[in-house]
Amino acid sequence: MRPELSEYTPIYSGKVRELYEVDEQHLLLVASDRTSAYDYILDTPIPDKGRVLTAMSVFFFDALGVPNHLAGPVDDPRIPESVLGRALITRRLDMVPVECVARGYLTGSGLKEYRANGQVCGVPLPEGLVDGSRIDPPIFTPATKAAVGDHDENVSFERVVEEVGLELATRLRELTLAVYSSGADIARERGITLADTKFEFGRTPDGELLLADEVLTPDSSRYWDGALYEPGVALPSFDKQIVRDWLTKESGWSTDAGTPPPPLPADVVERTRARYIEAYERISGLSFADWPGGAQ
Ligand SMILES: CCOC(=O)Cn1cc(-c2ncnc(N)c2C#N)cn1
Repeated sequence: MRPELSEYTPIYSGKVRELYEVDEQHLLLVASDRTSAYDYILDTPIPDKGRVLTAMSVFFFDALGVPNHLAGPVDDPRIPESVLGRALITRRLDMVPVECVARGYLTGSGLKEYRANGQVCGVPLPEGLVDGSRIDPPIFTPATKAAVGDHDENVSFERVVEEVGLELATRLRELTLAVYSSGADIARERGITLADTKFEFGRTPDGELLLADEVLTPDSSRYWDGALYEPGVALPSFDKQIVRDWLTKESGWSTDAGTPPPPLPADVVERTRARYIEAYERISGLSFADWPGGAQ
């Protein structure tokens, strides 16, 4: 008999995920079906998004072979039925207060910084780069966690050293770049370009550094269709472009409306759900139909 979710104490609620205390040493990390666009949490959930992104995290945790915070399988008996398939039991860690970002392509806030001063987080880049240019080798572009609703602030490596010391900052950079490159190689072989990603790390009571949070999901990374990639072309998001295009080109809403986006039509929801499943099945080579939970 599985416990009820109400038996666990909520300790953190993010835009699309929650964290609960299971016991002194363990947490329950729950991924919802909520999705965001243009910094709004949309009213319309995407069915199975939480389960697909959990499946992606588990695939990458297994494939990368890096010490991590997972403390049980996706069907661990401590996981309530109501969140089965979209929740994981993790070790409770002392989280490192740094958003560890790796970028293999120049876009988003990195592109904005580059256009202003030719570098990203203090890392100088060659002249003449454009939106979508490859950054090879990838760079470590850390950020400090923003308050809920704000954007993270890009910071330099030196700032991370001030925050956590040189040894840990160096280890974070090494691990972030190595894990991103491994994950990006796996995805690239299967036609998905992981342009960038954000990792979080935490330490165990005896000081071991573990990969935590979610890894290499479309919520923590930019997913592009590898077949469409060409530098200088605004690259559509593999998973979010359907929603973005409907909102800005068909719904009558606009990003400067100052009002929340309207509910999504069923076909936009279903096509977005299918994109998440397609990304998972292409990268993992597994069938999402075999993943636990979902409509019983
Ligand atoms: C709702 C998702 O959580 C976050 O976004 C950031 N966050 C992570 C923790 C955390 N804290 C202790 N141990 C862990 N294993 C974790 C993890 N993962 C807290 N906030």
